[in-house]
Amino acid sequence: MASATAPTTLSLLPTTKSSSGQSVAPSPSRVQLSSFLGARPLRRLGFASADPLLAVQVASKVRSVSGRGMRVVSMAKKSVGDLSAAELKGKKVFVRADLNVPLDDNQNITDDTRIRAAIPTIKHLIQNGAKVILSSHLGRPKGVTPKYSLAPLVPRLSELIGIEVIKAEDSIGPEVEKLVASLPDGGVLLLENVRFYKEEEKNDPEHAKKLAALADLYVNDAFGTAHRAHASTEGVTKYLKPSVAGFLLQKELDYLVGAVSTPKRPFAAIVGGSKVSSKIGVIESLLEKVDILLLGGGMIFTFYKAQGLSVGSSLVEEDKLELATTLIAKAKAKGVSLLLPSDVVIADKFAPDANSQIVPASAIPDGWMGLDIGPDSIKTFNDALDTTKTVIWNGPMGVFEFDKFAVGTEAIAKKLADLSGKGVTTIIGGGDSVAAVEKVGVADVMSHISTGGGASLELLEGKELPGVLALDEAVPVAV
Ligand SMILES: Nc1ncnc2c1ncn2[C@@H]1O[C@H](COP(=O)(O)OP(=O)(O)OP(=O)(O)O)[C@@H](O)[C@H]1O
Ligand SMILES: O=C(O)[C@H](O)COP(=O)(O)O
Repeated sequence: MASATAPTTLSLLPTTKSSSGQSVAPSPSRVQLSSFLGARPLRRLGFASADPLLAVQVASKVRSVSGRGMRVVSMAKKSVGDLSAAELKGKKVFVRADLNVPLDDNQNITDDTRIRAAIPTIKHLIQNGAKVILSSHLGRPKGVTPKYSLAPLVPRLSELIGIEVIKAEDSIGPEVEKLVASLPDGGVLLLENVRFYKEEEKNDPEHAKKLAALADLYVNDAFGTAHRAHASTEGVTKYLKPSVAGFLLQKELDYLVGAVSTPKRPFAAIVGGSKVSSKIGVIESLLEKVDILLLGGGMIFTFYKAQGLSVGSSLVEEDKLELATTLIAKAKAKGVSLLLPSDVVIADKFAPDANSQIVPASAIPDGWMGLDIGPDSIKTFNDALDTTKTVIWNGPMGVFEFDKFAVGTEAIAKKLADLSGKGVTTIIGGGDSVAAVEKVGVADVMSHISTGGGASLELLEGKELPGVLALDEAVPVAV
């Protein structure tokens, strides 16, 4: 790649500085702190604080908040860890997991992350003598479709759990009932793809009743599907009590809600991906919480154009120019330091073998498109990230599927790995950024890698997830 003229710094909005020189933002108000969805005690995550209000359970529904110094009643979701051994021993437990893993043409699992993530809950249940009725969807089948059968998952599941998992050919009906009846304590029965019934996605109550009839209690560990109100994620909770959260679901909420709503500061968000339109909700929500916002990916060209720059043939959403201007103004008003890349890697076509060069963001020639952030931007972003204590990342910095344009995304992944090693909380918010982190081989060192794409986006947008809302509330904790 040929480097062009020296990059200029573009649109770096002022940062509020503390006396130590670090960027800071006003602490969120107590009511704000209490207004997010959530689950577990922050103490467990190292969020212990001298301020008891920061150490409360992040509430799924805070019912009573009226001001400084008062008692806050927290209503976290009940967890599988809250159930006693006696409540589990010999019980039939319907576990909804998200085992929607990618399979190749030969039905081999190409990424088993979601299976591995489901194991702690399953093991906990079998170690406590429960009978596990495990269910999931795979893909988006229209009716019974053999290529979406869960059968290819059985060997890996058995290997990871350490016992032979039995596989049912259906998710309801007499054959399943027979298998459930013969399931020993500590056994695992995997139901067939719940989406083979159209009633699943319709959240049909009669269908939910049939699923519920298989078991004594319900555990939802399917974070990746918690944004769907389906029979096995939401409907079933009306007929099975208790209905509690699994360990994975809890951990996702701990990080994507807990760590994001009461972060160690300075707190930065990195948002990339293709379009600003798909990230508006996330950006607006994060602007309420972060000190620093770094933007990359295809969406930056809409921001550039809104600022009067020429963007060549880069991806631009013409109908979002005004929105981009508004978001920049919002960041400024809130004292959030918004950083747009100062230089970009441009290509003469959208292809892995395109000719490329590095240019300042203000100098993209006609006929060329920006496909990655440039070296100067990487340095600026890295310097900003060096000041942080919590970072959340959603969306790649460029077209990382093409090696030539993966440099910016990989540099961010490496930077976050480095920061993680220094005690910074690093959260990867699902989707393509997770793929990028895995490609670089640094997934294991991050504080949290979300198993949910759509679900993590919705949480970050501040939305409530039906699969979480439907669960039993924990015993209120007064602090
Ligand atoms: N400059 C760019 N021009 C065009 N496309 C880009 C650019 N930068 C990144 N992309 C594309 O954006 C896509 C990812 O965007 P998306 O918004 O889907 O991210 P994500 O939120 O991480 O993923 P998911 O939607 O799976 O959760 C990638 O396929 C990448 O190639
Ligand atoms: O892969 C996912 O994001 C989840 O498994 C949810 O799948 P869905 O988008 O088909 O509901």
